[in-house]
Amino acid sequence: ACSSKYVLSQMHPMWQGPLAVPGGDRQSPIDIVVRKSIFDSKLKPLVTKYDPHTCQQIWNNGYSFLVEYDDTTDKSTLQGGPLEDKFRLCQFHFHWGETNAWGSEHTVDKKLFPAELHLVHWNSDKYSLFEEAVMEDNGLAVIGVFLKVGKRHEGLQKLVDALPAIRHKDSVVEFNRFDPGCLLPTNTDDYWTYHGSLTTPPLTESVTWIIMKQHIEVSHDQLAVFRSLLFTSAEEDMQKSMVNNFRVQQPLRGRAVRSSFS
Ligand SMILES: COc1ccc(N2C[C@H](O)c3cc(S(N)(=O)=O)sc3S2(=O)=O)cc1
Ligand SMILES: [Zn+2]
Repeated sequence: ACSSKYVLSQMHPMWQGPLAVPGGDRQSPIDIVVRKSIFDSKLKPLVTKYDPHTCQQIWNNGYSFLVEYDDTTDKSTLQGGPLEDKFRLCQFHFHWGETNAWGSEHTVDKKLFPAELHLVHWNSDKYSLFEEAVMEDNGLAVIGVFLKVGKRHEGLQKLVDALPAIRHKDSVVEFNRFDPGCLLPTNTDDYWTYHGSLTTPPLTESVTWIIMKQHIEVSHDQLAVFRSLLFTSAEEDMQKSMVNNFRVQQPLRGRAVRSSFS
């Protein structure tokens, strides 16, 4: 699966800083300036095929909570959109704030959202393992979906109900039959796409970002449960609430942001 403890253990609040990767000219996240995005008529609709039975576990990695999928076969895949190849779903996770005023990593014309969902996929046409793909510039594809506070999201509730069992860092529980497709907006044809990086260490510049124009809605109470998670493990005496787990925005460095809609 795609979350080796080695990499995650490198993570700590210090990485929040403007940790620029030496020679990094395609870092993420960024602000999407709508009027500067370029409509590309060659961009196709996204094709997602997610099998809920490939869902394996949910765990707190001390940075976010990850829902991990069995990525040993092409059962849950993403293709189309800006992608030339087929990509395998390995995990999804979220970023959120301590209040509803902020929390997303990407912004649209500087507009902040209270949270952002990332569905992480790796290029299984070109590579045989996630660990290989994550080092290559066409290795990963991450779908970003903005969350807004509003009506309760029925599909999300099953996930919210599992969070108290993984309050502390490194806690894991079995989690089956969850269809991540229920977290996508109804319209997945309208998106922005650009070449960037992981927003957490190792910050590798291997991500084709696909940011949905349409957001999803979750309730205030559902988001409050995200904030009940802890960055710290059960052994540590200082318990720190898991909030504001987003990276500071990075320079565009002349990159084009394309849109699939005009
Ligand atoms: C080198 O080994 C590894 C490299 C990366 C990872 N990952 C965990 C990261 O937290 C992380 C952060 C992602 S984000 N916010 O969508 O840019 S995607 C992602 S990950 O699942 O690829 C695991 C092992
Ligand atoms: Zn993320």
